[in-house]
Amino acid sequence: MRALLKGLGGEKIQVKQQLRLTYKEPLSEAIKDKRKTMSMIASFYNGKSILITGATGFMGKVLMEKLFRTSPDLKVIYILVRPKAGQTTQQRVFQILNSKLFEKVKEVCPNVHEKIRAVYADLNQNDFAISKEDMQELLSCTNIVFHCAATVRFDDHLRHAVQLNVTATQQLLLMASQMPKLEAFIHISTAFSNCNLTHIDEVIYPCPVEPKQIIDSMEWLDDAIIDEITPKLIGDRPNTYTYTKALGEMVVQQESGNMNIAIIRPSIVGATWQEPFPGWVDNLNGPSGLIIAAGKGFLRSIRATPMAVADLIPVDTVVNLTLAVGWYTAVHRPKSTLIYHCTSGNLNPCNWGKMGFQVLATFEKVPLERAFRRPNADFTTNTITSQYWNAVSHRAPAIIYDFYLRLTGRKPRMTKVMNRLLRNVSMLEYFVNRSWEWSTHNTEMLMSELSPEDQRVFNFDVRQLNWLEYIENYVLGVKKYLLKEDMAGIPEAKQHLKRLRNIHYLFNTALFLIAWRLLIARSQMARNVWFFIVSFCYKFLSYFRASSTLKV
Ligand SMILES: CCCCCCCCCCCCCCCCCCCCCC(=O)SCCNC(=O)CCNC(=O)[C@H](O)C(C)(C)COP(=O)(O)OP(=O)(O)OC[C@H]1O[C@@H](n2cnc3c(N)ncnc32)[C@H](O)[C@@H]1OP(=O)(O)O
Ligand SMILES: NC(=O)C1=CN([C@@H]2O[C@H](COP(=O)(O)OP(=O)(O)OC[C@H]3O[C@@H](n4cnc5c(N)ncnc54)[C@H](OP(=O)(O)O)[C@@H]3O)[C@@H](O)[C@H]2O)C=CC1
Repeated sequence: MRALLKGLGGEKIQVKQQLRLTYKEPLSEAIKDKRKTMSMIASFYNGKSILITGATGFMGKVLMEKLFRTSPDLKVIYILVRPKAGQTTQQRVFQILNSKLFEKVKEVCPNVHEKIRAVYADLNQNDFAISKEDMQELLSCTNIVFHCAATVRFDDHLRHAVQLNVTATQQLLLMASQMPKLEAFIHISTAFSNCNLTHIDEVIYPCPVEPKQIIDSMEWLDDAIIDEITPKLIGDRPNTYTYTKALGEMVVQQESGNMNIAIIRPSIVGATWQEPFPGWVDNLNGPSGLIIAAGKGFLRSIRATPMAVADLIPVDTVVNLTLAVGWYTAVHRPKSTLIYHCTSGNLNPCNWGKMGFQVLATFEKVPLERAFRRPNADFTTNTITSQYWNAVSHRAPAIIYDFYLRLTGRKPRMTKVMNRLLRNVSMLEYFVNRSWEWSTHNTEMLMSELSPEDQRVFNFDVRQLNWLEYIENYVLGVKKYLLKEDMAGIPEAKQHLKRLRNIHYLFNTALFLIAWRLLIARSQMARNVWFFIVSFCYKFLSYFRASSTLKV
């Protein structure tokens, strides 16, 4: 405990500059010619046994899909899966393989079911609760490990976030160190693991308290004490997620031993850009939840800086980089752990204002069904203005709607939904009011190492991304794949928005008249103004009637 508190005192730790030394074999002319026509990366994964954690997650699914599609001759993909929501591990895999995302895979790799091996595992438990036989097979066969599993919740309790993002990473590295055939271990971190800095290099920045001390202390500290020390531990990071991801990186560095390891740091991962088709997304994380909230008219204003960089990165871009890094790490064996930033801001920046505008423009053409109010996107940087809009634009309509529900004998629910939404939005505000700069030397170096064919098949060059097109596809993807809304319902959704507009005008007019009536009853000046307006209108109408009679 003393060591922990000493660490909190913030001894300045020197940031170790990572060496960017790489070992490269000279290439013969024949190999150079071959490189031009075939994908080295795709053929590298053929025949390999690959272990993926977090394969049931957003990124994990896209990673598996791409692997099967581009390297159908791979030997096997082991995935560590736990049963969830009443589904067994096998049922979960079956559901993934039968989803729209995997439609193309089934054409290219018809025996995909045989090549995927779901291993029962819970990363929260000792040895991941993997059976002896399964463990034996994983240790003896695995060639490549992709570690994607994590808790990505911002409000997770520190104990749980440490367990999954730090301890599980440590255990997986220990497992990997016992794999005789291991060629590369790829750890997925986040570009925001050091979001307390504004310029972030492709290096590991140590946290004041050693991960081992944190892991140990989580074993004996009770929840109340953990709650108390959490703000001190996370320091100027906004949540336990970013803090534990930073600790996870330190663990990777410390436990790397002789293994070939690389770390990928994606920024805000969004829907697919191109592959297997544009706009695929299946969870509410990052902007997806807010896009829905805006499209349904629940969220009409947000405390965000319109000019701040929206560092979004499509999930297929992250996956392409991850696979390229896997290949490069295994084949070229860099002498130190390389970190790759997978970000868009420095190469092809888009800002939140532009994003909000395009989201709204898309909802004009393709609205969501049964919206609560018409979509709108006001960005404000001022806390007071933001609170005003929260009261007027969010809470008041929810209260009125609940009143209407009560009147019609139904259970009120909108205020609860709105409070939850506003709480969630407040947790994301940190990320929409700042801009970061990430250096991308290693990522650019890797791009230059790829053959033209690999650059095409495993494209991670975000400079080619057209933001307006991407955001439009993202919004359409949210509607189709996340909300599962039918495009045939668009005319009805537009009709519904027209009705909402009329209700809005009617409501505002009624509100104005009531306010005016109250004012007239209380103020002489208001009465005088009212008398002046009425007499002016009367005179104008009389004049108009008289002049039209004269003309006739
Ligand atoms: C005017 C407006 C205009 C807008 C126009 C639009 C313009 C765009 C502007 C865009 C600005 C974008 C800002 C993005 C910033 C992202 C920065 C990320 C940076 C870091 C990147 C990373 O490296 S980090 C990885 C990403 N990490 C997250 O982004 C986690 C966040 N989030 C949570 O940390 C938890 O979400 C939090 C919040 C605790 C709540 O937690 P919570 O419990 O209150 O609410 P939940 O969302 O969990 O759940 C509520 C109900 O949704 C159900 N549900 C949950 N997930 C589901 C799923 N996948 N599919 C189906 N349903 C799901 C669930 O089952 C609940 O249903 P039920 O109530 O029935 O149980
Ligand atoms: N999404 C984003 O915006 C970003 C993500 N990242 C990183 O990318 C990686 C993948 O993220 P993403 O796919 O979005 O996250 P998801 O939440 O979609 O997926 C998380 C995965 O981890 C698995 N997992 C969680 N807990 C356990 C457990 N106890 N035992 C076994 N498996 C578990 C989940 O399994 P289950 O399905 O059973 O819950 C799921 O497969 C993470 O490391 C994340 O930090 C980095 C930057 C941004």
